[in-house]
Amino acid sequence: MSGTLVLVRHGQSEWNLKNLFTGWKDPDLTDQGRAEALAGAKALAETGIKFDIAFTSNLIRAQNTCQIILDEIGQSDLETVKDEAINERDYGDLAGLNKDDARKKWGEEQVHIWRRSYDVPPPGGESLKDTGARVWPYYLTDILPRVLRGEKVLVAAHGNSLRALIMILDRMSKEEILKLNLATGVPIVYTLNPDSTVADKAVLGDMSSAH
Ligand SMILES: O=C(O)[C@H](O)COP(=O)(O)O
Repeated sequence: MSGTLVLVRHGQSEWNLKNLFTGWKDPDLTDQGRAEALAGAKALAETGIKFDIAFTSNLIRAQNTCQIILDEIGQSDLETVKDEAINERDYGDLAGLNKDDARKKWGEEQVHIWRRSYDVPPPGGESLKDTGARVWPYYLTDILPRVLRGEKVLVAAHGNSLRALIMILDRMSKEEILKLNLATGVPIVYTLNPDSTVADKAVLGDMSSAH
C-alpha cells in the first residue's frame, strides 16, 4: 500500500516581506502569503486529493497556510496536529535582523553559510542538522507511520524544517541541500513505497523563484 505525503511551505509572512530573519518568531501571513496558500490549495484541489490528517507547526504562518488549504479543498474540520518539532529552524541572534543588513555586517558568504549550510548554526540558533535532529524523529514516529498505512498526509511547515525532511526523502547530500530553496505555498506531493522510499514526486507550481 502506498501513501501520500504533501509538503507545503507557508505563504509569504510579514517578516518575509520585510526581509527579516524569522525563525521561531511568529508573524502572520501577508495578503500575498494568503494568496500563495490559496493558489497551492487550488492546485491540490485539482488533483482531487482528500487528506486523512494534517500536521503543522506551532507558528501561526504555517497554521494559517494549513487552514487555507483545508478550507479550499472542503476539509475545514480535518484533524490537525500542531507540534513545534516542525517549527522553522531557530535563527538565534539573527531573528529580527534584516537579511541585507546581515550581509553588509558579516559578508555575503558567511550569511549564505548560516542560511544554507548543513551543520553551521547561526549564532545562538540551529543549523539544518540541529533542525533535522527534531524534525526527523517526529517524522518517523508521528508522520511516516500514517503514510505507510496508506493515508494521505498534509504537512504545512517552514523552509528549513521542510528542507530537513526533503534531504532524507530525496537522499540529498550536504552539498546538494545547500542549493535547495522552497517556494512559498507550492505543494510537493510525494508517493511513498511501503519501505518508505519515494515512488513518485510532483511539484504543483513554480519553484524557480525560490531563494
Ligand atoms: O526564518 C526565516 O527567516 C525564513 O522563514 C527562512 O529563512 P531562510 O530562507 O533565510 O532560511
